Amino acid sequence: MNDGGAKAETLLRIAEIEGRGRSLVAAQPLRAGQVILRESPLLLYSAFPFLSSPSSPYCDHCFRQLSQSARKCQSCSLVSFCSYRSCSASHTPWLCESLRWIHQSYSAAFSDQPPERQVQARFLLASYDLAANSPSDFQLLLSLQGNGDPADSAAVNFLHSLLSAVCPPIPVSFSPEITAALLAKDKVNGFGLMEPFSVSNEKRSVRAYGIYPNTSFFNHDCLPNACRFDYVDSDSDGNTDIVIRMIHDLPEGREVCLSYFPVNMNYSSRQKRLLEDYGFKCVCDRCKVESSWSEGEEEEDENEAMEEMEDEGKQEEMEDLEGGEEEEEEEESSFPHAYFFARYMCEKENCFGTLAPLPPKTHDASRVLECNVCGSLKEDEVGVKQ
Ligand SMILES: C[S@@+](CC[C@H](N)C(=O)[O-])C[C@H]1O[C@@H](n2cnc3c(N)ncnc32)[C@H](O)[C@@H]1O
Repeated sequence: MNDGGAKAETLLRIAEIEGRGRSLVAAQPLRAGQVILRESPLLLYSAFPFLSSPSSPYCDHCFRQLSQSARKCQSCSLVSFCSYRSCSASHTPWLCESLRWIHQSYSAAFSDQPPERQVQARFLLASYDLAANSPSDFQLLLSLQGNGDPADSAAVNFLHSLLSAVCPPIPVSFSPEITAALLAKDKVNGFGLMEPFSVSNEKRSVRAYGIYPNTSFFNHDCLPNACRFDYVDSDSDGNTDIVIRMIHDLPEGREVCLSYFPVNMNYSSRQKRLLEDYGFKCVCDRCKVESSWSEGEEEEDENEAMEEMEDEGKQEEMEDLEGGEEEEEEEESSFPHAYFFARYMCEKENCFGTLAPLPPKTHDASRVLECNVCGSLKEDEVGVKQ
């Protein structure tokens, strides 16, 4: 992936912003389509419950689809790996032994727990395995945002007593508080690597979750200026890396934000999700406008505004998005962010992805936009109209 030769450290700096915590800010003007960060996971674990059937169709290391020649671990029987790559090397004896113990002696304990509990157990095992193999990376994981939530105490108690009973011993000082803190880090910082997109599959599931510590410093905005891409099914190395690309130009000093979920979600769903999963109330420009809308109005205004914007291609809206007209007084508008939807939302049925230009090869931004969900490419017609 072309990143224009610039390193993330020169493009972004960490700033403490009141009410938002650590934030990533443009350390120089950033350009539409520019790759501002590429990162490998600190840890990665399957999103599939390990005791249910059918088992995960993905390799438990690289998370590409398994072929018929895939191999299940003969010892724990709970993970499978590509046979033609060296993926099984990541399956450490400690992890294997712990999974084998759970499989043989504790399967019944999960029967009255939600399937999600098994996925949380996978995360905790992967975290403790990290602690044993790379203590500094484990400390990095513990330094991420997220504190234990009393609402999760049932999960914490169950998982802590299960893992305490698992043999061999946990390779790190181990307490219910650490278990609670780890689960909270995962909730706030975990990125999902999704199953491949298909038009018929509106509810695409997650195939794996990963912790990417640098990417975790991006705060949320309901109208993001950057978005993440991943290429899990690619054949090249680093297929589980996350790539962050700018959606549009951004001046130096402005905060770079991602959306933590698909941009098409309505105001009340976004607020609920942000409060429950991330512990904050969003007061971004889009939320300020939409907070006064009634529920029916949300859908109607959105569609109408999108059509209007597609017809007119308003230049000022873009300048506002990119911070070009900072001093100008905001116009009264029912949907000031319609430009974003017209230009950067994928139109493919059931996709709901966000579009960003391909990395620029020359001084000018690419006219080709790529969708971060379905991967389709489209000519930037709205931009061309200006
Ligand atoms: C993935 S972390 C982002 C980095 C985080 N600010 C830090 O200090 O490490 C997500 C957390 O950042 C904070 N956050 C993210 N976006 C925010 C926003 N728009 N407004 C307020 N807080 C936000 C919330 O505490 C959220 O749980």
